[in-house]
Amino acid sequence: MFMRFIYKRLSAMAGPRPVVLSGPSGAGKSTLLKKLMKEYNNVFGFSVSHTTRNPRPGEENGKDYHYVTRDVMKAGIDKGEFIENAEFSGNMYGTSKAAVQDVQAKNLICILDIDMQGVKNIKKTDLNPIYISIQPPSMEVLEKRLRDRKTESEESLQKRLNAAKNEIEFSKKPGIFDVVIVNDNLEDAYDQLKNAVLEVWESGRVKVMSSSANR
Ligand SMILES: Nc1nc2c(ncn2[C@@H]2O[C@H](COP(=O)(O)OP(=O)(O)O)[C@@H](O)[C@H]2O)c(=O)[nH]1
Ligand SMILES: Nc1ncnc2c1ncn2[C@@H]1O[C@H](COP(=O)(O)OP(=O)(O)O)[C@@H](O)[C@H]1O
Repeated sequence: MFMRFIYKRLSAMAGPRPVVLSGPSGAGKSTLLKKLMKEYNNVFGFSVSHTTRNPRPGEENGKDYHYVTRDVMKAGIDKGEFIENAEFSGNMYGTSKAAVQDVQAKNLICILDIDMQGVKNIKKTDLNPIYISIQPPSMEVLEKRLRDRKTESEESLQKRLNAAKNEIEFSKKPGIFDVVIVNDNLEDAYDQLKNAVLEVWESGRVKVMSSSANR
């Protein structure tokens, strides 16, 4: 327990903490993330997850996800290559150790987009990120956005809406998320996200400066 605490302190001092974004499918995580990565591409890096779902039009293998078969994904999990993995809406998703290491090796702040099972599992690791929840203004708005996105079959849409109810409840539990952002107006939500993550960046920079000043 004590060693774990020390390790967490040391990893926190080594640089800014990673950022976890979570929330219902359709809440706007990818939209917000893409805006952030465009504006701050030299600061943040996206942890590219593995998934067994099919790519959507416009998605790129290795950029949005690593698209793999169930057999390949299971083999990777068995070999201990994943920090966490989960089943969501009939598909497997997971964060590989390499996905996070690739970002950290470039000295970028690693951003993970994961579901609530991922949040629960990451909390058991030493990654020590800040946790940000992106929430829709209402279930009605969420359903409309998911339908208008036109990426899901009716079956997949219903699965996502069902999962969304749990994701919304989960975000209300005390002590899970550091920041909860309701994505009603996109620009307002983006400002809130920027404030939260830039604070992480600033805290990392201040730590580096003060540690060299103490030398
Ligand atoms: N646990 C976990 N969840 C993930 C991972 N990658 C994506 N997800 C989550 O899987 C869910 C479905 O993602 P996706 O199929 O891209 O659909 P979308 O969220 O509707 O765009 C979302 O809640 C994501 O946050 C991962 O590596 N691990
Ligand atoms: N604030 C917003 N107002 C209106 N539409 C939005 C807003 N944020 C996101 N959207 C749209 O809602 C849909 C779902 O957003 P997306 O980023 O794909 O969600 P997620 O990654 O959480 O599944 C997309 O079509 C996106 O363009």
